[in-house]
Amino acid sequence: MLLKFTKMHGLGNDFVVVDAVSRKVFFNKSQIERLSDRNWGIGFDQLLVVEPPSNPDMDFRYRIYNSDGSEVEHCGNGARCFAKFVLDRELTHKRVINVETKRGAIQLRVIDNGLVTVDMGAPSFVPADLPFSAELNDGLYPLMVDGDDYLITPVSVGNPHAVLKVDTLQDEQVQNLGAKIESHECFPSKVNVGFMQVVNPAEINLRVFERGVGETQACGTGACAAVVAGIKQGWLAPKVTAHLRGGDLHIEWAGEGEPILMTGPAAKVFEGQIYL
Ligand SMILES: N[C@@H](CCC[C@H](N)C(=O)O)C(=O)O
Repeated sequence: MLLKFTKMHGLGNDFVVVDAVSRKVFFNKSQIERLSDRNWGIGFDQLLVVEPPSNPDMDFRYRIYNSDGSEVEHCGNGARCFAKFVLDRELTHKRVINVETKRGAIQLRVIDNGLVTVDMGAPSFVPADLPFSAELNDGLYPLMVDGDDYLITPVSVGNPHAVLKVDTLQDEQVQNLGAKIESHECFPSKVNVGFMQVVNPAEINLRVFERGVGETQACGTGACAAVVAGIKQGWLAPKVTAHLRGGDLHIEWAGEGEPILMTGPAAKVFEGQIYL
């Protein structure tokens, strides 16, 4: 089958986006792994599949697959690219789009300057929601890796994140410690790992080792998780700019029970077709 796709990115976190509204398309794990390969396939961090909604109150459903073929609940940068995709292809003319995801319903608002604001829903700090094997407490959790204890904040923003506050951001730590925490036995569904350097209460530098992918140029849900973790710990203000390797995201959170709002860009790179 000849598959038509659009290559997109949100701050360098890159996607292949497929229209499964106009024509049904299904992928298996090995097809996704092959397509995501940067030498043997197209290359992407996540595959986004745009489908008709199953609920009449929603405009679309979209499914998200990591490059290792695993299906995930949520993707912040992907949500913004999804909004640009459905508008560019005239699958909708709405500027406020309601979308079903594995995480539940999310709302996307396309603003005049081309940026997209995503209502990401409310975060949870309850370990069982990630899941993370630990007793609930109100603060930081110790996690032992290779005999050393690291303090993490576990956060679910629909998908699971472990946030570590660090003094400096180092390649070796992001890649090696990131990979060990991603597959740590205390996270039975694995976890995305954020390394956050607080610059001041309104700014962070962030690198994310993503579950099922490795380090990416940017992670939208990772930025949301880091900011809400920082607000909960009292390090950050309610509006924060997250500086990622690929650029900046603006995150707002008014506190417990409130939704996180994430604003940032979405870009199309090219269109193509490939045999599945
Ligand atoms: N890049 C994404 C997150 C994609 C999913 C993640 N790797 C997971 O496994 O949960 C983003 O921008 O949020």
